[in-house]
This record gives sequence, structure tokens and C-alpha cells, in this order.
Amino acid sequence: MTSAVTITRHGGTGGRTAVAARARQVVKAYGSGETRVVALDHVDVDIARGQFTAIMGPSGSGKSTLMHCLAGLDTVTSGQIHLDETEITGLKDKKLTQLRRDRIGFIFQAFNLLPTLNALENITLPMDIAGRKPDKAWLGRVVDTVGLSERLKHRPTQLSGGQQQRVAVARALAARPEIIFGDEPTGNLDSRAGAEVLSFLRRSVDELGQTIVMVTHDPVAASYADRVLYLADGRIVDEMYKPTAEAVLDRMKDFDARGRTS
Ligand SMILES: Nc1ncnc2c1ncn2[C@@H]1O[C@H](COP(=O)(O)OP(=O)(O)OP(=O)(O)O)[C@@H](O)[C@H]1O
Repeated sequence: MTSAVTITRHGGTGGRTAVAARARQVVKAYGSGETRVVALDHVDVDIARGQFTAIMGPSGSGKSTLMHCLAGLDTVTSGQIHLDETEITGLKDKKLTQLRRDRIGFIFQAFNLLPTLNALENITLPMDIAGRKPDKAWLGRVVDTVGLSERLKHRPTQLSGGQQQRVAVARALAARPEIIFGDEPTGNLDSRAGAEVLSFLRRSVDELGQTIVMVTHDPVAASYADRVLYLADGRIVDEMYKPTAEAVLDRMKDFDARGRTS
């Protein structure tokens, strides 16, 4: 067969451009007058499709705010945010809710599973709500990737914390979102369960082409990423590719000792 025009995807499970999300000159300020806090101060960033990006920085540096703005969970004060080719800044609530539901996946520190549903039902719940039929082959791959094949009939209370978070990871992956945002996804897990979940996130990038952005305080968690962005006082002050836990820790100590270094 010839003649079909193929649109090359640059990795990832959705979208067309090599940049899954981008922020341009994003400012987020809370409050006004003397109580005004600038949480994001003219942030420019590109999130590469099919990569695992970690966001790090001291408490209050703006990590969660950046994630929430990129994910359309919070509005910006000024600047633009695009998801693939869609500008999300300026979208009305209804459109934004739809976009989050259809194109973005979330993993939070709390697993947010429904106790009355089994693992499989929890995984497919967002698609059920959206009236979408799960792609069975994909669902099978996701379940295998996160190592849950033997646990699908279990309810959350019958699963360990690590297994529950793996259900949450599978739930985020199942709908093939263009991008998954994680806010301290291993923050509630011991180091072994955390390592397991991080390995599954890593595999979902390597084997399923998923794009992931994760906020973390933990240098070990960040070492699973392809790239680490460092925030300080609402600005991206540094980045590191192919991070190791030692290099991330050294960089954090450096920041603590010298404050903002750029
Ligand atoms: N709803 C809000 N109202 C007022 N100020 C806020 C609000 N949310 C965040 N801030 C402020 O914005 C700044 C950035 O907060 P943010 O939660 O993004 O930081 P963070 O790096 O995620 O911190 P942590 O690591 O402690 O979670 C902080 O100074 C915070 O106090």
C-alpha cells in the first residue's frame, strides 16, 4: 500500500508535536497589595513528548503551582500555556474540564481510589464516566506494565500502598493521555514501594511512549526522570539531563548553600 500520508508522532501516546506542553512568560500571583505573592515569575518551559520530567526546588518555590498551571488545574495571571497545539490559558471552565478529562492524566500523593470498586473498575472509571470504551489491548499492556494482572479483582483495602498507587498509575495511563502529571506520587510510600511505582512510571515512558511531569522533593525519585527542572522563587534556575540521585542531591546542597545560582 502506498499513498497514505503518515503523520509522524514524536513518541508519546497522543498529540503531534515534539513538545507536549509549553509555558511562555507565565506569571502566577496570589493576593494583592502587600500580601501579593508571585508564585511563578515569567516562566518559559517546554515539556518534551515521550520524556519523563521532574520538577524540583525548595518548599514554596512554585513547583505545584507550575504543575497546576500546566495541567489547567489553575489559571495564570499572565502568559500562555499550550498543550500540544491547544492554548489552554483563556479556555472557559467547561472546555478546560473536558480537556483535562480527555487529554491529561493525574497521579497524586493520595491514591484517590474508590473503595467499593475493584482495581480494574478503578482503572477504567474515568473512561466509564467519559463514556469511552477502553481499548482492550492497550488496557492489557498497561496492566502488565504496572504488574497488576493478578490483582485486578482486589479492592483497594486488599492492596498494599504501593499496589494502590500502581492502580492509580494504571488509571492515569489507561486513557492514553497526552501527558501525565504527578504531584509527589511516591510521597506516601516507603522507599521500596516508591521505587516500584517509579520503575513503572519509567517503563511507561520507555515502553508506552508516555509523557510524564512529576513534582518531587526526593533526589532518588528525580533520578528516574530524563530531565530535572529546578525552581527557585518562581523561576526555573537550572536543569539537568540524565540525572543521578547523587548529582541531584549535590545540586540541591549547592542551592541551599548559595541560594539562586543563575
Ligand atoms: N492559594 C494560594 N494563595 C496564596 N498563596 C499561595 C497559594 N498557593 C500557593 N501560594 C504561594 O505560592 C508560592 C508557591 O507555592 P507552591 O505550592 O507552588 O510551592 P511548592 O514549591 O510546590 O512548595 P512545596 O514544596 O512546599 O509543596 C508559595 O509562596 C505559596 O505560599
